[in-house]
Amino acid sequence: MKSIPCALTIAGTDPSGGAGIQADLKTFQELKTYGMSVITSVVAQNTTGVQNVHHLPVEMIEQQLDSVMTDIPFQAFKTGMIANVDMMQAIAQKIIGLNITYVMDPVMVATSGDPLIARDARDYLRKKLLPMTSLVTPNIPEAEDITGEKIETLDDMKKAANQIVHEFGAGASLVKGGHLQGEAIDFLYDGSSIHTFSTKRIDTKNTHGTGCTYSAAITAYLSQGDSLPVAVKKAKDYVTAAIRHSFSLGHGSGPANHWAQHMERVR
Ligand SMILES: Nc1ncnc2c1ncn2[C@@H]1O[C@H](COP(=O)(O)OP(=O)(O)O)[C@@H](O)[C@H]1O
Ligand SMILES: Cc1ncc(COP(=O)(O)OP(=O)(O)O)c(N)n1
Repeated sequence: MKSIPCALTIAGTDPSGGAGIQADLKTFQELKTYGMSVITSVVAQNTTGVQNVHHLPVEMIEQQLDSVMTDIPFQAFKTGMIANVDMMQAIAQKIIGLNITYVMDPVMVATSGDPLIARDARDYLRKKLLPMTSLVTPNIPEAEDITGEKIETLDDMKKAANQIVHEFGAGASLVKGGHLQGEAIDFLYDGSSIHTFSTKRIDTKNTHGTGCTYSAAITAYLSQGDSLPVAVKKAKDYVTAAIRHSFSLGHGSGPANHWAQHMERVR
C-alpha cells in the first residue's frame, strides 16, 4: 500500500473551527497529509474573540505526545498556542533530538487582541524553543516581540527575518506582512538568502485563523518532501485562496475557506 505523509500539530483549540487545532487538521486533510493533534489548551473562542481558556495538565500533554510518538511516525510537526513555561518545557523535552522538521507558529495574541500565552512564556519561547525550530512564522507583532525592535517597513521585516535566524537561532524565519498596509508580503530567510512572497491585499475582515492555516500548510508540504521555499510558495497560494473565498460566518472576523482551491480550479 502507498505510504501517506503524516504531520502532527501541538496547539490549542477553537470550537468555532477557524483557528488552532481545527484549522490545522482541516489544512492537513485538504493537502492530503494524515493529520494528528496534541491539545495544549481548550479555548472557548469564536470569530469575536476569546471567552475562556482551560489549560490541560502538563502530564496530559506529555501523555498525548507519548501516545502519538510511540505509535505513528510523522515527517513534520508544528506548534501553535503553548500557553505557559511548564508546557513549553515538557514539549521541549519530548522533541529534543528528534530530528524531525519543526515549524513554529509563535502564537502570542489572537487577532481579537486576546493574549494566548503568559508573559514569561514569551521569553522561554524566544530563548529555548526557537533554536529547536526548522522554521518560525511570526506576524509583525510577534516578530517585534522576538527581536525587541519596531517593524514599520519592508526593510524592517527583512532585517527581523535575518535577526531571528542569526541572533535567536531559528532554522529559518518567515516574517508575515498581514499586519502592514499595501500588498500582503512575506519574507522567508533560510539562513543564506531572502525569498519574497507577495499577493494583492484582499479587502476582507474575515482572516480568523489565517496564521494557523498558513503554518499548517507549510508543515503539510514539508511532510511531503518539498523544499522550504517551495513549501512556503504553495502554502501562500493556499492561504491566499482561503482568504479570497473566506466565509462571512459569525459576528466578528470570519474564518478562512479550506475548499477554496477546488473553487478556484473549477472556475
Ligand atoms: N487581507 C489580506 N489579503 C491577502 N493576504 C493576507 C491578508 N491578510 C493577511 N494575509 C496573508 O495571510 C498570511 C497570514 O498573515 P498574518 O495576518 O500576518 O498572520 P497572523 O494570522 O498570524 O496574524 C500571510 O501570508 C499574509 O501575507
Ligand atoms: C487556539 C488558537 N491558536 C492560535 C490562534 C491564533 O490564530 P491566528 O491564525 O494567528 O489568527 P487569529 O485566529 O487570531 O485571527 C487562535 N486564535 N487560537
